Amino acid sequence: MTSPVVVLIGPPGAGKSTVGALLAERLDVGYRDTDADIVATAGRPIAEIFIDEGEPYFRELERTAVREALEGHPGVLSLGGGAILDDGTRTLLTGLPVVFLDVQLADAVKRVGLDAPRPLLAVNPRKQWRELMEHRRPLYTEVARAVIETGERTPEQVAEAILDALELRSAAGSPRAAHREEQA
Ligand SMILES: Nc1ncnc2c1ncn2[C@@H]1O[C@H](COP(=O)(O)OP(=O)(O)OP(=O)(O)O)[C@@H](O)[C@H]1O
Ligand SMILES: O=C(O)C1=C[C@@H](O)[C@@H](O)[C@H](O)C1
Ligand SMILES: [Mg+2]
Repeated sequence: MTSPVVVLIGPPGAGKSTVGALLAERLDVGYRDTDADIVATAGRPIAEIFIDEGEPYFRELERTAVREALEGHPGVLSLGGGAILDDGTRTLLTGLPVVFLDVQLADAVKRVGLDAPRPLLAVNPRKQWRELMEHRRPLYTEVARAVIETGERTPEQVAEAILDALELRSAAGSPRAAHREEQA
């Protein structure tokens, strides 16, 4: 049983998927996303689960998905934007290499437009995003081993900053070599 080499958290638009895929490539490991796991297991879109069963039920499914991914995925793992709201999920993250990708509202709007079908941002997305982040920022920070501000960085630069913050480089500067040494 090997837990992920990096766990990415952060709000929608922080770059979890983009940076996660880049990092996985740099480290020569797999990439996984618990939102995708939930959709695959439930066989329905997340928005539908939110509407039909409500957020508390979704957070339970998410806790299970996070537990399973932490137990069975040695690569890079991204969590859903609100996963850290659940006490049990936060407990599961204790001691792991969790990285909070931080982003300010203006950049999040530029990146995702905030017009995608996001259940928690359905009405007045800018105001909701701001309020949501006021509530969540302390929780993201609480579980994070490293916080990376993404606003002024390209996805490649964010990936590099993560490798540095988690010391995933060998003396030769190769993240793959450092990761292999750690696994040995
Ligand atoms: N550092 C960055 N600079 C500029 N654009 C970025 C950066 N990171 C991601 N993006 C762009 O922002 C958009 C959203 O990124 P991405 O889907 O990776 O975010 P996410 O955190 O996975 O969001 P979600 O919670 O919706 O899954 C994409 O179009 C991506 O190319
Ligand atoms: O920020 C959130 O609460 C969410 C983010 C997405 O990743 C999904 O997990 C879902 O839409 C909820
Ligand atoms: Mg994503």
